[in-house]
Amino acid sequence: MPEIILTNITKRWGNFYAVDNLNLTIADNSFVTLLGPSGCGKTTTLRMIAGLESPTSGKITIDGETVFDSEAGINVPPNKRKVGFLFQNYALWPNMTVYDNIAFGLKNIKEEMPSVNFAVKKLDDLMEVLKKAPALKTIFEESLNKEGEVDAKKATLKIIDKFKVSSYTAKSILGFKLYHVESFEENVEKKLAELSAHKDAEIQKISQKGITLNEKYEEIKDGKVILKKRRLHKEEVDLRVYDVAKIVKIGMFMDRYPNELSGGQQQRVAIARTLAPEPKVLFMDEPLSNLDAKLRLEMRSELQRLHVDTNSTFIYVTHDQLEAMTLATKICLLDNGILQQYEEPLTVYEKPNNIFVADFVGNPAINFVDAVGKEVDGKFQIKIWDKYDVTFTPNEKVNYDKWLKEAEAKALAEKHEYAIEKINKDMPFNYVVSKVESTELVSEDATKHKADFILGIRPEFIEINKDGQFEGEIYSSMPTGMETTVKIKVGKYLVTGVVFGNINYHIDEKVRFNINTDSINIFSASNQRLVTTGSLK
Ligand SMILES: Nc1ncnc2c1ncn2[C@@H]1O[C@H](COP(=O)(O)OP(=O)(O)OP(=O)(O)O)[C@@H](O)[C@H]1O
Repeated sequence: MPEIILTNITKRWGNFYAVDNLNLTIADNSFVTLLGPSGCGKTTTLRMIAGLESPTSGKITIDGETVFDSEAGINVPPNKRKVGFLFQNYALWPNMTVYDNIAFGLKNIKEEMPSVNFAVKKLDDLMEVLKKAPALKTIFEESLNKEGEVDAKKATLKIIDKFKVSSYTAKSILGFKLYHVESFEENVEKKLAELSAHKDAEIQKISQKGITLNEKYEEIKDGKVILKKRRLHKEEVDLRVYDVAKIVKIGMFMDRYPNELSGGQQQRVAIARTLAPEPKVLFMDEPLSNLDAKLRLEMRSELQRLHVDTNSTFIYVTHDQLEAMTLATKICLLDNGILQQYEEPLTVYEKPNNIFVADFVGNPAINFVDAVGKEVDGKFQIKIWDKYDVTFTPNEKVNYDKWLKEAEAKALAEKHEYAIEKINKDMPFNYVVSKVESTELVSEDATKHKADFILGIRPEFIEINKDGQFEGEIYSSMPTGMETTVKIKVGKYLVTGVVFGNINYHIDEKVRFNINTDSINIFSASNQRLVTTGSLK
């Protein structure tokens, strides 16, 4: 199964760099989300891997095969990259039933495959079902309608499901009209004998041509499986259609047209259609954005299950950080065409590379607190909120001067010459320190900050406690049922906390609080990068 490697991928339109020197290895079987604000280059990245967009420079390999190389002049078209797509506008064909929508792509596949004897396979499938007569009888009994007759549609689905046969085989079984209860077993025996004779005749026919069959019904001549360039047989298409329909639970809707389905059901059909040709890599560009919140949540968990069930590699574009956090095995966070962090969701959350990442993931957003001071013997002696002198103790001892020099050297090494002068210059991310007087939280130019450091404190670490170290007043309190989001005013600053449970604080109520964690981030104000994590006392 495929690993995808992007090496120095750049996409530029004129002197605008949509994706800037991206290096990324997407492991086989992973679920990678491309995350970032609007216009950061997520879709462009996805389209380049899929082959829908050509990079300006760089190299892409999928499963060891180079599919794009600007220097070697290689550019494999999308239909040869064995990838599937699921886009935001998943337009189903309105004039086709659900079944035909899913089957459509499969019917178009034409490649060299083993020649399979479907006549014998079908006879064997039929006999396999009939040999399990009691189970079949139960299905008939369960499918009786009010008039006491077998509901053909219901029974067909149950037969497909129970015996893993195609709808053609299931319909043939129904066509045998075996279900007169008093003579059921007798009918089955008679039919079995008939089918067995039929099979013998078929085998006889092919053996005259020197052909035998293996256990997959592939035709063998002179000791070799016969290979033919052919389309998929309707039996193969059918089995696959029902297989994927089962995964997304739409087996009951096969005969309906898209306009007879709800939005969520349509979306599931679109997913089934994408999955049907068994793509090694599945690309999804905001596929859930058309759904309501509840369905979105439901489909998210379906997608997660699909990922495990199908063993494919999923690459998923979203600007919804929660979606990215919950689904991904790894998040690729981009800003302004530049990779900010590529790590597991929890690492991105707990150890954000820089303040942009810290701000982008997490809801409510992380609190940024300006801190003035210096590092003394591995600890940071700082003043926060203009009044508290505190000590930030890193989890691992840090020499800040050394760290700064190394960070500078690294930045210098990463800096590269541009082929064409770049218009989208890398602006420092403007972080917001929440303050009371600004009704609108305006961002301040980071370069003007007097702070030496910026602390990043997640709202869940604010612990309201009468013996707390810090003092403030409740600015706002918003209970949501499961948790309460509070804003606490500390001097002119605002701190957001999330408290578990349904607690309603009074506005202007005086409270004390602690920051009880060793997961506080300390960023350097000069380069906005994460120095380390630690605790505050
Ligand atoms: N054909 C084009 N010509 C010029 N610029 C383009 C072209 N296509 C995309 N861009 C620009 O490249 C940047 C990246 O676009 P892209 O679609 O990858 O962003 P995105 O991260 O997917 O955004 P969104 O979340 O809004 O869909 C954007 O600034 C966009 O305007």
